[in-house]
Amino acid sequence: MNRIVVAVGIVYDELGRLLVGQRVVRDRYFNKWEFPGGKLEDGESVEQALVREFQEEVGIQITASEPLIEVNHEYPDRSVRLLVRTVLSYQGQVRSLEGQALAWVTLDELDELDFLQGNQAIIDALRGV
Ligand SMILES: Nc1nc2c([nH]c(=O)n2[C@H]2C[C@H](O)[C@@H](COP(=O)(O)OP(=O)(O)OP(=O)(O)O)O2)c(=O)[nH]1
Ligand SMILES: [Mg+2]
Repeated sequence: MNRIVVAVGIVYDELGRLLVGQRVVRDRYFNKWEFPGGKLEDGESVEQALVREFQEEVGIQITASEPLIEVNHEYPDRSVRLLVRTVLSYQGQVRSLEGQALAWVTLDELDELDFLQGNQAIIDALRGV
């Protein structure tokens, strides 16, 4: 099976909290929490996909990001490669554009959310585990 390549962004607010979103019912794995992002389209770089997905989902314009970690994860129905980037700067105001719940949470609060399985390695990396 082909691996689905996904750009994922970690955005912090001025209090050091992270932006998380809840997948909506039309999505696969609905109600699971995730970091905003989505699949690369044909010919797109990870940075281009990240900019497009953040514009579409949360309405901000990312102006700089850097690689954080790459995670390969096998779900029962698909294999994904998550290219996770830390967002260094952006313009605009975060808002929900796809009807999804959004929240700013601390690293400790991440444990209270039911995340996509593939995200444990990301959370470990954020904690410096
Ligand atoms: N955006 C995002 N996707 C993640 C994370 N963790 C994780 O395993 N994924 C997976 C779930 C999805 O299979 C894929 C993201 O794709 P997507 O949200 O654009 O679209 P999808 O595959 O749900 O949509 P579709 O095939 O039903 O059209 O990456 C994460 O933190 N953020
Ligand atoms: Mg998405």
